[in-house]
Amino acid sequence: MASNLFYGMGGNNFPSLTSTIFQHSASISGSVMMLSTAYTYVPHPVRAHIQSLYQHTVDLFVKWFLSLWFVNWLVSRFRTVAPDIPNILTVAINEYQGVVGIQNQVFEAADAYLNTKISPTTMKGLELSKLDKDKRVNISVNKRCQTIEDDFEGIQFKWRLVGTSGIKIAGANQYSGMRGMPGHTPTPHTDDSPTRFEVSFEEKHYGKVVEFYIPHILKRAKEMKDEKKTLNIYSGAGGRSDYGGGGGRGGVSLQHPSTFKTLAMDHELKKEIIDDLDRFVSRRDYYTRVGKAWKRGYLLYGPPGTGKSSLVAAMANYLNFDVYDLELTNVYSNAELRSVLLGTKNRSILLIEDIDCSAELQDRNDPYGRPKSRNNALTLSGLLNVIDGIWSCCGDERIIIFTTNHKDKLDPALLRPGRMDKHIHMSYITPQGFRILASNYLSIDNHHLFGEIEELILESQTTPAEVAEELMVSDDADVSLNGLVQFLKRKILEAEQLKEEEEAQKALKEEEEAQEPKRTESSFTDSNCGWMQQPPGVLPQGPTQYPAPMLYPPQFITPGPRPMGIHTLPAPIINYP
Ligand SMILES: Nc1ncnc2c1ncn2[C@@H]1O[C@H](COP(=O)(O)OP(=O)(O)OP(=O)(O)O)[C@@H](O)[C@H]1O
Repeated sequence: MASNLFYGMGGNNFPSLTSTIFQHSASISGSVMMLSTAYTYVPHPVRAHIQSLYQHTVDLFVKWFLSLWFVNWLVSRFRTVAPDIPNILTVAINEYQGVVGIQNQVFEAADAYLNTKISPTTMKGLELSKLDKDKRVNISVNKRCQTIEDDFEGIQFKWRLVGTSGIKIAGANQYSGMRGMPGHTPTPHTDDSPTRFEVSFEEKHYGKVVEFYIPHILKRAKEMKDEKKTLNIYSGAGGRSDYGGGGGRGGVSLQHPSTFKTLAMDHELKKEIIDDLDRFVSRRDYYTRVGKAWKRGYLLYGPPGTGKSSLVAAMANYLNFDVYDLELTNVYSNAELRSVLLGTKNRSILLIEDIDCSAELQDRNDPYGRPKSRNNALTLSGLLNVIDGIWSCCGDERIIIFTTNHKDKLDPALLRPGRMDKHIHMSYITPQGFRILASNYLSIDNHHLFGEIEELILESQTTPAEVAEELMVSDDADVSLNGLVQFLKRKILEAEQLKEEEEAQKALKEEEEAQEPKRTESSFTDSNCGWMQQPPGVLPQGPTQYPAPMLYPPQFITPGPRPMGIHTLPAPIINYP
């Protein structure tokens, strides 16, 4: 019927609407008349029953219709008064990014920031701890146990910490993913999802969250870190606890008191270093613009006790950077090195001491008996390439510092232009440096012995460490400074004696050489096996220079490095408590 009606509104081939309506109403009224006639034949009791059924149906329909209309009206009223029911968006912030597990700065910042948002009235999961260095018990809150609420410019946020798993670093046989450097023993987890914060907020604020809220968290976390007076030093490499240094997990707070103020160093050099650091940290845009990794390398060289480690601590204290003390003796492959470096944070100093011993890296025996392959062995150029590679993709505000007592022994790869941005010579003490130490240790800036001491300092080669030791002898300036005068005089005397002895020995040697006839035969014997015994007067420049090649086989006459073996490096000098 409906389709007929529709068609009736169409073209000439179809009956008109009026005639259709007329036909239908006629048939309906016919049917009604027939029904009313038939109804007169229905017995009265049945009619009463039909009437009550009819009445009941109408009542029910009216009630249902009214309630539907009322509910509809209520909802429409509610919609005009109340805002739309919000769409909640939940965003995950993983602790580590990507398969290789690069630390996510937003996670780290959120972790610090949320500590200030936990209300003491609602906090759950309190944890107590105390390390040796701590004077008091530390109270921290386990964020996994609670939902943390925050309000930023009227937007409400709910934060949760979820997941437990770490990230396996390929080839390194170590795990990262908890806090600190990678490499701690993995604990079995039941929940294998990555550790992350989940933050929920109204979807419509998404733009504001990305543009303002997250930068606000990063800024607050940085401010909090700058306010914190203790820095961390992470030591040990490969992050293995059995390698010592605390296994690299977490960090040891750095309380090395050295600052640029206490450092005995000439003012000009000190100022140059401070200016260099200031320029470096303020040049984020510059490094982005020129497409270079935001990093700076320093090579500190000079005799032992001239303050190389003290300068590193002063730099860390000045910048508020963490220090990672990388012990190369504990790293056996580039893969291990990569895993260690991936666990380091931005705004940090990577310290590699006594780099002159790096020539020994390649042939050290692995105490764990792991096979060495050509590609896997750690070399200095490998080390530098790994650092460059990792930092150029995912490192910001990184400083690398190499120290050495023997710059002349360094691998040329390290001295190539562009490798280390600044070479800093840490020299013997100068009169200026002495005055700084006198002020540090004795709190004096003048004394009648200063003149004499400064003259003696210029005559001798004395390290700041030696002077510092003398100044610590007594709090009485007269006693300490007199002791220093005696020490310096002794040192000058000893140096003169040594020089005289050396000159006498040299003269003796020259005399002996002049008297000794030129030898033409080999002095190669079984007892000096493996080392070249040069005939006097013959330069070790190649086999052809030797008259008896059979007696000087090439493998013995080529000057080469000392035989390799296990060489123990001295323990790190920084005395970080
Ligand atoms: N330039 C300096 N200014 C202030 N103190 C210094 C300086 N140099 C050395 N000292 C003192 O001597 C101690 C040892 O110095 P430091 O370890 O910094 O020397 P280093 O050059 O790193 O030695 P090494 O080459 O043996 O590692 C420091 O703890 C500090 O007390």
